[in-house]
Amino acid sequence: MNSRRVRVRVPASTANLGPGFDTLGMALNVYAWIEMGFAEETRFHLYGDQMEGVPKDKTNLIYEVAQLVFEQAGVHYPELEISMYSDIPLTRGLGSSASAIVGALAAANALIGEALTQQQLFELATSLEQHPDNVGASLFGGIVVASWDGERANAIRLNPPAQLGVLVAIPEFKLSTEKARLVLPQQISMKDAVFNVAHSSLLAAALATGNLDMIRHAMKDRLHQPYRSQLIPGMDEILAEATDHGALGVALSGAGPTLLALVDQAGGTEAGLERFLRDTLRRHGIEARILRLQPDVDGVQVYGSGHVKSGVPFEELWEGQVQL
Ligand SMILES: Nc1ncnc2c1ncn2[C@@H]1O[C@H](COP(=O)(O)OP(=O)(O)OP(=O)(O)O)[C@@H](O)[C@H]1O
Ligand SMILES: N[C@@H](CCO)C(=O)O
Repeated sequence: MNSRRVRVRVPASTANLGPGFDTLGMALNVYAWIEMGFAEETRFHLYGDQMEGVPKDKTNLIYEVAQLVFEQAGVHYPELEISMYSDIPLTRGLGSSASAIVGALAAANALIGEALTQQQLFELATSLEQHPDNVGASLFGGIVVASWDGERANAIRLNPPAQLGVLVAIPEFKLSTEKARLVLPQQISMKDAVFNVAHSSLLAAALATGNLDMIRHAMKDRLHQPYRSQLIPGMDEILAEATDHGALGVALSGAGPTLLALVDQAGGTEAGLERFLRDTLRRHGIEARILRLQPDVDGVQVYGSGHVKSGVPFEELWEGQVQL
């Protein structure tokens, strides 16, 4: 039997950066790791708190996505051994499903000698996730400006401005994308459409040129945040006031419930902003974990195709972790 085995590291992501609904994404330095190899019988090894409730049979997203890659490449490998450890919280708006999809695509493609191109992987990932911003960010890293017309996915990757930092407030409750999409209207006014086109373009230009002062004016949305705020107590207050507490801009991360603030790392505002985010959510009865993050610039990384590259401490990742 073919004993090939690969390992990938894939970043979390934030989608809908402000007005860029289904369009602007950014990779974040929180990661999931997947190891995949051919096997005689399919087996899963899932480690860590974030994998709780994830299936350990052939209905697992990672397995299903790998099979799609093999199908598209015209090869047949129905049995796989898959290990996964993740620090990306599930169903919180930090792109856990996109990272699972991108990690599985990259691992399966590496196992079969990179049969599919990056563009093919991006389109496959987008068709599965149905929007390109999370998957584009996890695949390419950095900031991604992306579009999807149901057939072709396009993306341009931007290097994040060097001083750009990120604070996320991750509420203790889960909110699935499915549920958060149900509160969105079927139609919007021309006025709101123009508002978002203008602000999204402005934000992309501000990020591309490193104009941090423009972010507070650009990071405004009328397509999804006003409708989703009913699902997240304290969100309206945070969106209205975070810039008074040192944020460059603030938004709902993906479909929520995580709230994301952009910061200038040279500005020394993070401690005050962290307090503001925690206290505001607490006043609304929500406990939240606050993380100080940075954009990831690497995107998905593949380690060891054919043989396992030394120096990547995969075993250490799940050593001491409870296997679910
Ligand atoms: N490693 C994984 N293996 C299998 N399924 C996963 C894995 N990671 C995520 N999922 C699936 O994705 C679901 C979460 O997707 P969902 O789109 O609701 O939230 P999210 O991706 O964390 O946030 P957002 O898309 O708003 O950024 C989980 O409930 C689970 O079904
Ligand atoms: N753009 C998506 C991101 C979540 O997957 C949404 O907001 O519904």
